Amino acid sequence: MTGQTIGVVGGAGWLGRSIAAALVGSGFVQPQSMILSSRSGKLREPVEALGDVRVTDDNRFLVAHSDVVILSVRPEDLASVHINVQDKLLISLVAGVPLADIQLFTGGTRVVRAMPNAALEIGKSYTPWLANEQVDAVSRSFVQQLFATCGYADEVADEAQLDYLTALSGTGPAYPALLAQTLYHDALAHGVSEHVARRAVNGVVLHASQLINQGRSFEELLETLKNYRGVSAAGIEGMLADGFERSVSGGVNRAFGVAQSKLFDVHKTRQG
Ligand SMILES: NC(=O)C1=CN([C@@H]2O[C@H](COP(=O)(O)OP(=O)(O)OC[C@H]3O[C@@H](n4cnc5c(N)ncnc54)[C@H](OP(=O)(O)O)[C@@H]3O)[C@@H](O)[C@H]2O)C=CC1
Ligand SMILES: O=C(O)[C@@H]1CCC=N1
Repeated sequence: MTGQTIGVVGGAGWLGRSIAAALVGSGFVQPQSMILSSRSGKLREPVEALGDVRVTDDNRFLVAHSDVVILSVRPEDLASVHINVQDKLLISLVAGVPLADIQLFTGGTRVVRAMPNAALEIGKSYTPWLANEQVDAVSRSFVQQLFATCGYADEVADEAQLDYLTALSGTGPAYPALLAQTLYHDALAHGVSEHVARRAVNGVVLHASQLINQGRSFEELLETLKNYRGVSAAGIEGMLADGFERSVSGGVNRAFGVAQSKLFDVHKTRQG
């Protein structure tokens, strides 16, 4: 357990309350050492796992009473966050805002960018993260432990990789949900009932996918299935021939472009 007090600006949101629930629920931090903020000063709905954590509408109060500040508001809401964290450890989850801009905006010296995904809600987020030079080895180890408590995590080499991974893994359920929806529509077009189509798609996307890394990698599974030279092979080869790789890679690269495009202009906003 950490002896640090952790504050989450935007702690009522999807990621903020999920991080808080994972950290409190695992015992990484005591509820009384966790502070969340939202504009209303309330959680939108009660989160049982959070116990009696403090919730405030005052971000400056949160910063004053926290050793570590996690910034978890949408890029377009950053302008409404008025904080000056100075030498406290600041961890930004905000997509599309570089370390240097976060540093300038929050007055922080020790700044980390981390990119979890929505699987945080079930304690299974993959979280790549990156720290600036002022973050020492002890704090880096703390950040790794914090995000390992929310799933699993890796420190990455540079900001370009973090932006790329925002597009690849930060998007979390987006691509599996798209695959599920595409398969569902195809099943409906073949006359399968909605009930059966949904169960069949869930059987593939939620359950069969769990065989990946249960003793076999995705490459091995694909090879094994292709070696039947039957139905699966035809499906896989048909999708590839119709541009599956180009479509997936094109989509991820468009998302990467947005992640790199600076979703918030720090120079238009003054902090104090
Ligand atoms: N969701 C995801 O899968 C991922 C999100 N991210 C990034 O994480 C950040 C948070 O995303 P997410 O949790 O999904 O967004 P949400 O909209 O669910 O949560 C953001 C929260 O910020 C609060 N908020 C807004 N302005 C302020 C303010 N001035 N002070 C205090 N709280 C404020 C809002 O609370 P209220 O309205 O009650 O004030 C809201 O609950 C975003 O920057 C996003 O880019 C990164 C990776 C994955
Ligand atoms: O879509 C978004 O902008 C945020 C960042 C990654 C996931 N959700």
